[in-house]
Amino acid sequence: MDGVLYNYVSLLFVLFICSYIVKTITKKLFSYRTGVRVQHPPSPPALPIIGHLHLLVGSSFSKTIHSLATRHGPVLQLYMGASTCILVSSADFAKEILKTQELNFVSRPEFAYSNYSIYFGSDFTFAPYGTHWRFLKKLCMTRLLSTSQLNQFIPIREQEIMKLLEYLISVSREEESCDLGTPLTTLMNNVICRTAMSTSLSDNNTDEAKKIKELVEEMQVAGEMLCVGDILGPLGKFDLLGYGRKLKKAIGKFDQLVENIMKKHEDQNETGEIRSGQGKDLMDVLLETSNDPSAEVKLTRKDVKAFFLDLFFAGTNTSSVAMKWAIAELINHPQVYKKLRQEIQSVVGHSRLIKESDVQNLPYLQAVVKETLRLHPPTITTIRQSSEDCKINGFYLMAKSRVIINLYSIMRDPSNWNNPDEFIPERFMANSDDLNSNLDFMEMKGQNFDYLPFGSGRRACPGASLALTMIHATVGALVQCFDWKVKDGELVDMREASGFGISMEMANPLVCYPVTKFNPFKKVTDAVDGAAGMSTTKQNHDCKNQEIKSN
Ligand code: HEM
Repeated sequence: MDGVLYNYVSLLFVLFICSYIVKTITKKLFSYRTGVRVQHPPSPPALPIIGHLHLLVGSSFSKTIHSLATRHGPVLQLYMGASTCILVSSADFAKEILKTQELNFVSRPEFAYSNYSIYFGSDFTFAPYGTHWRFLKKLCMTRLLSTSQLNQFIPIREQEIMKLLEYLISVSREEESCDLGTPLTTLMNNVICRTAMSTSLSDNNTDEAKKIKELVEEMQVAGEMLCVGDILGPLGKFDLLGYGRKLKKAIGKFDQLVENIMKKHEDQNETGEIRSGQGKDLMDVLLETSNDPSAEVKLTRKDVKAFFLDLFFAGTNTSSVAMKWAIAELINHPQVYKKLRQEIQSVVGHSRLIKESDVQNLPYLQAVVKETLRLHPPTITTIRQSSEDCKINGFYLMAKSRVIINLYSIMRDPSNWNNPDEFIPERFMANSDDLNSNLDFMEMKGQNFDYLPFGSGRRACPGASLALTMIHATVGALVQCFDWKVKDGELVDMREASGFGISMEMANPLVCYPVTKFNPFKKVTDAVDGAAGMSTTKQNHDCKNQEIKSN
């Protein structure tokens, strides 16, 4: 048995070396055949076979690519086993790719992931730039995630934020701590589940949303591992670690679950039964579109389900992670916290909870959110693929080159940002002397290439408005309603998690103690209860000096 295994591993190793050699020779031949000396992007010294893989192993992916960019420059060609990519880390190069040559870079590459997805060919995020993607994008911008559709869901978002506050007030009453990441992920999961298909984690009749959350988490882990497995080139197809099988199984279960929800919607629409909740959800809009004989593209059931999977993948963790980083920074910067609380109180008063419509009058809250997304972009990189041979700023790129745009480094570039590693929301206030003050909302969506938390151009994030609405309202409410303490008076550990996850997670859970300062469930007269009536002994014992000073 051992002998068989040995032969099998040896065969894989030989195949791996062969694919590496073939790749290197092809590249050399190409330069020779074209007869012109082409200038490829520079490349740090590489090791045989593994290329630059050893340089990518570090404390966190963001820090590793940031250090590569700082040491070796804004454009780099990296070899990772059988896979090659171009790492772009400056606003100039990003502009060239995302704007000047946008049409050449408007598609994304295919990963080994797609071999195991029943939704291959139906999904949105990795769809090539073509009729299917264009149709879904238009649908997103005009109906699914449009301002009018989002306005229709204000009550859902308000209810979900109230549920979060209710939970935190009960934690505060018990003088307990909580890992804030968990209720924030539940909040975003509920908002997206209810908006998309009228189901939520706290719906007593169903645990659909809970199952969706678990399945999406499973798929995320398996999907990330399969993307990393691309370094094995053709060997990735052997699914040696079994992540392909895991992914397939989880997608199968997700498909069944969403199919059932879809059938329920169809039955209700047929009988005219009114669902509890507000108006049409995204599933209704998609079913309507798929039944529309005059629609430009005939959406299949598979297309609809694949679209929902993309929403959960792209929308849930990204936003909740951003809220978590914002609160962590605020805990570590009590002066910023105090100033933000004062702004909210002066605009909103002391008798009601902050609303989404207040945000336009809260420039400091907007600055805190912008600064959080700059310093801790939930999506560290975005990936594109060239469709034709091209030159970017003098460097030659072959068709099908994978380009990783290093959003993290671009937003920490010292030539564009003063003290780039520090949390300074004031840089986004009017009259700041920072190089990027006065960034307006449109610029947040990719018109300023120094600041790209949501990417840029046709392929930019279609969920940016929903994400920003939720982050502002939630962070605002958490600051208005609570003081936050951390165990033993320490600062929050701001290290980033290791791994290649879709969202840039914190290395450790954000465990903190909420102390109620404003209770929106109480009558106006006694709503501002501070920590009054609450024994401070336990919190003082555990949290020592880290109290956020409020007025
Ligand atoms: C703070 C939260 C979020 C951040 C930082 C973020 C960031 C991004 C980035 C950087 C991209 C790639 C853009 C590019 O290639 O130029 C992207 C794509 C995408 N995002 Fe978001 N996102 C967030 C929330 C959301 C939400 C709430 C949704 C949906 C409800 C969403 C749906 C998508 C989709 C579907 C894509 C793929 C678009 C395409 O390929 O055409 N995102 N996002």
